Amino acid sequence: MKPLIALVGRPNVGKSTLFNRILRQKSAIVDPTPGVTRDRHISPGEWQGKQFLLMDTGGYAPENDTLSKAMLEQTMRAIEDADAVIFIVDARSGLTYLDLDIAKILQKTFKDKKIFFVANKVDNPQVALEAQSLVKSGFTEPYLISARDGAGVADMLEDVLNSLPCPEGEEIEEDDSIKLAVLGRPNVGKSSLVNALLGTERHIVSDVPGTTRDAIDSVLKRNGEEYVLIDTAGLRKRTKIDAGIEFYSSLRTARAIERCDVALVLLDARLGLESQDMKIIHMAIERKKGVLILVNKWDLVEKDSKTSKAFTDNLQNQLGNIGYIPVIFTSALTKKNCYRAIDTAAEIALNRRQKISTSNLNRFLQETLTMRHPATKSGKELKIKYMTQIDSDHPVFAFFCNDPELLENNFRRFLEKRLRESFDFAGIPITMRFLRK
Ligand SMILES: Nc1nc2c(ncn2[C@@H]2O[C@H](COP(=O)(O)OP(=O)(O)OP(=O)(O)O)[C@@H](O)[C@H]2O)c(=O)[nH]1
Ligand SMILES: Nc1nc2c(ncn2[C@@H]2O[C@H](COP(=O)(O)OP(=O)(O)OP(=O)(O)O)[C@@H](O)[C@H]2O)c(=O)[nH]1
Repeated sequence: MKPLIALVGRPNVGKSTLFNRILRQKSAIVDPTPGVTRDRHISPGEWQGKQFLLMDTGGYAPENDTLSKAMLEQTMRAIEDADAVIFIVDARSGLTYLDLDIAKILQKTFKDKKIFFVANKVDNPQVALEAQSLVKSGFTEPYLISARDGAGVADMLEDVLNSLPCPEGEEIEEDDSIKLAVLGRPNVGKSSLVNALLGTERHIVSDVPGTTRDAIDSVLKRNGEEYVLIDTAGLRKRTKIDAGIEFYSSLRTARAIERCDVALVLLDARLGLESQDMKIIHMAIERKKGVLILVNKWDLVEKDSKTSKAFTDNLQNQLGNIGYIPVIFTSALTKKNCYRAIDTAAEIALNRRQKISTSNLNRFLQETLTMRHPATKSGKELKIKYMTQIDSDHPVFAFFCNDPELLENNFRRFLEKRLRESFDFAGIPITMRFLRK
């Protein structure tokens, strides 16, 4: 389980800049899928082999120089859920009332949290000198960093990570059972689905030891296979929050996605695909997880023989370039298709781990290149010489070519489409790298 580190501080101290600086490490390795919106709040990061989740809490403007309610709520929640907090102030402007408000919360309410006090924008020795006065805030001496230039960030981060139990390298879960995350908005039927599959006797395996209790795992045995259901339902700590709800559940969703092989994203059949659903789906795709859409409460929809086809077509339209996600119509109430959903998810999980031989891939490549030539760019033509699959828990393909700069998006999409036609990657994001050879 990756620990969660929250960046906390008033607006404009440089949280987002630090967020990006820390995660840049990683984005050099993972290539961004074009057209996919990034989830700003929580992202997985890696530093010297240690893995963690980083959360940015920015974006709320203060009212009258005090913390607005929404911001306070969000900051509190972030701190509550985090395993460590990086509390950032701006060394150039000195401490403000807002900083002191946050400091007070940290000292009073979260005495036992690991808190790292950081003065940002220390771009030169002069500011460093001035920053000494920040010690007055009652915290220990601040780490002096420049998020913009990177100075001091590595040392600070190293201390933070050393204080936390971080999984190293590829995250290895204890067992190799298939992990399915049950995701969706409140009330869509997540616990009903898990109950339908497990009966009333839920076998709760773990409470996710160590950190925040944000999901419950249970084991489903089926056809000799063990599935771990990561259930994100019904664990909201408080009922009367509105500003915080989406944020909080998105944190839980992010954590569950991190740990799963396949994300089961439940939609309410009466509502269709809404922006929050789309956000969950994109989070899973960005993390290169398998995705299966379950249109739940299908029993409540008046239908004829054409309804499900029309519904699927419409969904795939909305999904656009991720229209490769399979759709199953379920009712957690009548149990219709619930086991089929598991079987399809299992198939996705297996296909996600499939290894295609280099000879098969190159046969595929030759065939594909005879079907369509890459467009030429300023007189030069992209030449793809060969391809291979890179060892990973999800499909990553490397294409070796004369000049990766010549690759056009159209051709990239064509290659992906052909890969999907030739091999079984339903519900699975494909990563393609184009390397110079
Ligand atoms: N000189 C200097 N400027 C910095 C540094 N880090 C951030 N900034 C600048 O400070 C401003 C605010 O930075 P952000 O990263 O957006 O701050 P934030 O805390 O995320 O702000 P909110 O999103 O409003 O909460 C930007 O103009 C940054 O370029 C730094 O190390 N040195
Ligand atoms: N008709 C019908 N009702 C359903 C179905 N699935 C769930 N429900 C009902 O929808 C309501 C919410 O179901 P839950 O399983 O609690 O939803 P949840 O997603 O776990 O909700 P949270 O705990 O808020 O995240 C309950 O009243 C269920 O009985 C379904 O397939 N058909």
